[in-house]
Amino acid sequence: SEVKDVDETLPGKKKAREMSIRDYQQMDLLALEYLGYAVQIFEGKLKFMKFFRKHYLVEESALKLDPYRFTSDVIQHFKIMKRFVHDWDEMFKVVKDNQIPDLDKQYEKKVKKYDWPSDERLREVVENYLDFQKKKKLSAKALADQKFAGAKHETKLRSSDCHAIAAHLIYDPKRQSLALEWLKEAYARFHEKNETERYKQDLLLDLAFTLSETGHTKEAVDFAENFTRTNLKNGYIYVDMHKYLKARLENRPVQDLKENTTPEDTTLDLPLLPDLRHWHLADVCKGNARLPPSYVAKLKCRYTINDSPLFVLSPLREEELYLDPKVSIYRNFLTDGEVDSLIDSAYGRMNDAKIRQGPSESNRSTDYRQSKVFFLDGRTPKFERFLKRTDALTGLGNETAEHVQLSYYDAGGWYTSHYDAFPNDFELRNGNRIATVLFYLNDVKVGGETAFYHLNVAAEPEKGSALVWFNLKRSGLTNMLSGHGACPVLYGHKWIATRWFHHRGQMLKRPCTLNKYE
Ligand SMILES: O=C(O)CCC(=O)C(=O)O
Ligand SMILES: [Fe+2]
Repeated sequence: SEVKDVDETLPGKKKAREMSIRDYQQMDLLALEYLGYAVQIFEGKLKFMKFFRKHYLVEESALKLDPYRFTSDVIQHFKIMKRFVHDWDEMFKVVKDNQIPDLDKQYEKKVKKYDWPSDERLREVVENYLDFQKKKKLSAKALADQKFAGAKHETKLRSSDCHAIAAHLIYDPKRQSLALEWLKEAYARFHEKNETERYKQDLLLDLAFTLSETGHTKEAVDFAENFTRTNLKNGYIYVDMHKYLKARLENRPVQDLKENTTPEDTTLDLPLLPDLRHWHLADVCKGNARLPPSYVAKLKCRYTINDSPLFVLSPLREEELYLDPKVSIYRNFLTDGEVDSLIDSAYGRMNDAKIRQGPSESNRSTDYRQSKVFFLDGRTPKFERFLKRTDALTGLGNETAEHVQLSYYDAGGWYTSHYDAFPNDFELRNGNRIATVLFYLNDVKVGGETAFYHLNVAAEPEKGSALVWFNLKRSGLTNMLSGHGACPVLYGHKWIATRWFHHRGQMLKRPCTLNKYE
């Protein structure tokens, strides 16, 4: 349909990524299935190896009791020759061949349609997780042990899980003590028998480094010393580390360590800088950027009938979030019944959109990812009251308004910084998107705010509320301060409905001006 085509030209409407958490879950299940078969195959091999070893050990120990038998017995002679010509050969093949090509091929075929997540994707999710930790004021231990109110999942974090979180923080000077908290959690789980040796060395290295960076130099040196002594295999790394830490402790320049180390040993990979395009949006989401109290003091909360007979009996409760551009939230605008029927009418159809792709289509090409969207043709009696009230809310004419769009976000879902107004408005028959009405259809447990990154305003989702703002100035030009995005959902899900009003036909409702600054 026309609306959908236009929608795809909207900057930022292209989803930041196309794989959803459900795809990853599917990939995880496939990998687990693969592992299950691999375990069966390797167990078969192991059984053969154990049998082989035991069988010939028994023979050899029998021969030990009777040393002359071997040299005098033609049967023994045959057995050992056969063993060399056939059995050992077979046994070595089994031990050395770790390939499972048939299974690999099957697995690769199934997993082909998915994208393997990047480091950058993990970084993003770790940031969400840490934001969740901060907002819920949880210790790393409580999170790692899944011991907090509302925790649903029984599995605790492994040592390397905690380490992976810390790894994102180690080189960030402002967050090294948080890194240390997570590294200590990783170390507390260090002796569990479910991590590789290689991993453990990385953990110890990071722990010593971070202890030193956070001023626990003495502890760090003890740590490195202790570790150097017990790990000769990869000791050279830790010897260097130890030297480095000692140099720091003694306030010596670290350079003199460089002479006797090879560069490979000491190179520490610096993480990529966060994506600059979204950094301020992220700050608003995290509550690091806020409106000054002097501005908040100017904002009002009022009951209003908005010049509409529809609201005479039940006035609207308007809370101003910003004055110019005007951003307001109206609490309890929708009834529970309206919310339910909006979600109900979208629910099945959103799933349809996914299935309709057909078996030959790659899942990747779908647009219904980060958040799933769907335009609702709401012209049914069921939505009449809802639509009328929505139109009256903005005071704008609805002739050129788009159908209501339903969006759904999983935990981790977000929407990149963008403008609702199109950049190429001359192509739009109905004019640009003058105003947006956004309904929150559920309470999001943590996160999921709509953040205006130029305004330092973040509207929190609350079931039944309507958020209203103008994207255009009176001149019809895009108000560059209307840029916004959806903060990641940190816990829970998020349902919203959006209605966009267009510029054409609003001459009487919102007189225009030739002054492009108005
Ligand atoms: O999900 C939100 O809070 C914002 C959604 C949005 O900006 C949009 O759909 O254009
Ligand atoms: Fe938007």
